[in-house]
Amino acid sequence: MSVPLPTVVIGAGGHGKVILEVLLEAGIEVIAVVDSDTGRHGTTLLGVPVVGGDQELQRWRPQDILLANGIGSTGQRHRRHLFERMKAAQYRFATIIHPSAVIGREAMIAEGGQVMAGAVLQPGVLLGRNAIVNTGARIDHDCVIGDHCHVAPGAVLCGGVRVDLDAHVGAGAVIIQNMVIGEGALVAAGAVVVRPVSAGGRVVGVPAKEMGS
Ligand SMILES: CC(=O)SCCNC(=O)CCNC(=O)[C@H](O)C(C)(C)COP(=O)(O)OP(=O)(O)OC[C@H]1O[C@@H](n2cnc3c(N)ncnc32)[C@H](O)[C@@H]1OP(=O)(O)O
Repeated sequence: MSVPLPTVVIGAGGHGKVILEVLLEAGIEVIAVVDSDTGRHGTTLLGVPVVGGDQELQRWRPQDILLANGIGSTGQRHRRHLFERMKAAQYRFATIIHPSAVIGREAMIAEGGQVMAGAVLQPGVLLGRNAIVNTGARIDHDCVIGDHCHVAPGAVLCGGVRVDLDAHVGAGAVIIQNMVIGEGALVAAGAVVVRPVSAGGRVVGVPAKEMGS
């Protein structure tokens, strides 16, 4: 993990809490949490103050802090929109890796990539900007995971899988080697993918089939 600056977490919900846990576990200085829910303002999250909404980020110049995206996703775009809005305002995002994660040689994690506790990225894996590899997910050699994708807890990607922009791989899903999961596609929790999934597709079951088919 390379987080040389004080960090502010955006989002005080479930994903924000897990991201904060990773940062604290890695010994990173987290100075504040912001959240649009006014009911959370003035509270704390794992001991860190929730200081207000996004507008509170104006307290810090973009060059003085890093952001951590605490918005989760299961196919919605809020998380991506937040990332793009803050990048347009010149902020930078921390790349976040839990100390228990295993990162193989020549694996690369782009800005804002998040790798949770117990996850494994084998050699040659590329993880895109603002993408999540969630708790205990296993990504085998040479997989390429696009920007803003979410590989949910416990999913298994065999070697050489490509997951395109904005796609979601559900909790506990298994994707066999060399499959392509198209842009914006959704693989349901527990699905076993043995055929490529087209862009925007939603597949479910064992073996995975298009929902409603
Ligand atoms: C830390 C975290 O929590 S990260 C979050 C990780 N979570 C995930 O990855 C969840 C991914 N989401 C899913 O798997 C969802 O169930 C979805 C997106 C596939 C479907 O959600 P919805 O569109 O709301 O569908 P809905 O719940 O109405 O179900 C529609 C039908 O599909 C079935 N179905 C839904 N999900 C699944 C699934 N994962 N496997 C098998 N069948 C399913 C339902 O039983 C239902 O069947 P029925 O019509 O015969 O009653």
